Amino acid sequence: MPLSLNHWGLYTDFYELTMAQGYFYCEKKEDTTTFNYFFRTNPFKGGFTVFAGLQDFLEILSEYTFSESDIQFLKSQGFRKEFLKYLSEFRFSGNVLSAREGEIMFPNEPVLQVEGNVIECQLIESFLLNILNFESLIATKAYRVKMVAENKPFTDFGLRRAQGLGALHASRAAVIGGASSTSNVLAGKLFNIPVSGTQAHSWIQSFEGEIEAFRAFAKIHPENTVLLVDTFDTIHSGIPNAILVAKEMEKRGLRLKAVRLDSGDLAYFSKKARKMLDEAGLEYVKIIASNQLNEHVIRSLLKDQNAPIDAFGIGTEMITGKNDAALDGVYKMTEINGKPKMKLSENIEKVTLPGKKQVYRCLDSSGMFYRDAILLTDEKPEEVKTICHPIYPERRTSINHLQMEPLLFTVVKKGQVVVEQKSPDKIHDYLQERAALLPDEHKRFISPHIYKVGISEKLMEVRQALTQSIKEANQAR
Ligand SMILES: Nc1ncnc2c1ncn2[C@@H]1O[C@H](COP(=O)(O)OP(=O)(O)OP(=O)(O)O)[C@@H](O)[C@H]1O
Ligand SMILES: O=P(O)(O)OC[C@H]1O[C@H](OP(=O)(O)OP(=O)(O)O)[C@H](O)[C@@H]1O
Ligand SMILES: O=C(O)c1cccnc1
Repeated sequence: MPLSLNHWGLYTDFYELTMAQGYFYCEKKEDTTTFNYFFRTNPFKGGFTVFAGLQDFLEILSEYTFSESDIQFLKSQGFRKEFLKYLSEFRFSGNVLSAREGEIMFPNEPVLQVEGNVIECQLIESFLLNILNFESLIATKAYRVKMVAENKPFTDFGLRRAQGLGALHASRAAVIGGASSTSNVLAGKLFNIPVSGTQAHSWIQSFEGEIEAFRAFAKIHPENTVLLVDTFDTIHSGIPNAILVAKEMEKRGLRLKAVRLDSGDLAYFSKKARKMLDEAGLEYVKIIASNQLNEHVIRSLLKDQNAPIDAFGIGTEMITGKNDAALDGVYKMTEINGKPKMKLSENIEKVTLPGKKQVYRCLDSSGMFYRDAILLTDEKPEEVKTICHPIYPERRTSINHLQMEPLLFTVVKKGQVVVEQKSPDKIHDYLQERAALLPDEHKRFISPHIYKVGISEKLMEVRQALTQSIKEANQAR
């Protein structure tokens, strides 16, 4: 974990603690409850979201305890003695069901379900949202790049532009989404991801001339020489000097690996560079491009402009999830002491789904993702013939005879994590497998087709009955 904290108890919002203290003194601390994590909108106006961050969430959950100094801090904030004693012995002891990390998910379906006593379920809300919303946002962004990069590798260059220490989790999420490596060395060590890098303009500037800078780099890093060719004049100096150094390397039995373009029209310069390198017999030298890249520019470069670029370095736009500052994931109570609970809203789209639930992915006859169905946990999927639109119940769709796979699995049982850790590149492999089953119409960038997520009739009935009883119970008296 990035910060060397052994106790993560204070990594929460103050109101979680004031509510926890309230539950404690209202004799509610033994109440059992269920919460669901879900998001309402796919980021980047896209048609899907990549779920990421589970492993980091589980790691913090395991260390979600309060040190003596945490307790002292809370004492200074006015928390009471018996409650502080409770916190000093606190450890999450509930269950968590979750979609697999790297799964393709859609708005309004439970991605994760937490079951436990009301205090523990409440306290973990803030960091759960913090980790899952952020990593899912960045993994989704990175996967959008992956979809257009045509199997060309791309490296995360984002540390310098990321939102502070968030860079660490963002680099991990970028690799889950498809980045082949990161320039962020600490992220590489912490999360077991490949690190790589080239050189900055300062290296070139620090020498008398560009050729001396190139020669010196090639001498010190002969196995991994990438030369940044745009410091002075790409066509008249950078590429010719790189060719000279490549020829000198050949005489020593070595090979220049690549040149990097970091400014100007990347299609124009990559074509020119390719031609010059090829004419010099250096077909093997690759071209790397960087400079404010994103999925749209990369698609245009490769698809519309046939730019002969072999690899990309991507910083700002990927690591910050530009143009979306956050994924809008929320965490809502759905049951307490076996009774379904929900939140009403003026905005019908924000009315939540009560009860303990399971999400099933329904596959079409060719095994592609077709619909997702949200059922109450005690329903048998093979007995559910139709699902309805969560807001407009009259809109129904048949799921009869479709193959259905559950998406939520137990990842924490009675406080113990029961799933194995996986490296981010293995999680990416799973994402690739799943994304291959998502029809293309949901993957396009412009007006993607909306993937249908429906709820069972029984869940709809529970929700309608509950809506009625909440309205009656809360009428002004
Ligand atoms: N062929 C291209 N097609 C589409 N977008 C491109 C192409 N080439 C470069 N870009 C993008 O255009 C922008 C160019 O940025 P800008 O106008 O600041 O030029 P620059 O080369 O970075 O200038 P500077 O000399 O200050 O570094 C970048 O976001 C880059 O990714
Ligand atoms: O453009 P981004 O997608 O955010 O990628 C990161 C940028 O950071 C570096 O430039 P910077 O000017 O910071 O340093 P330099 O001197 O190495 O070019 C690098 O050359 C990229 O252009
Ligand atoms: O290795 C690189 O070329 C690099 C790393 C970080 C940012 N820009 C470039």
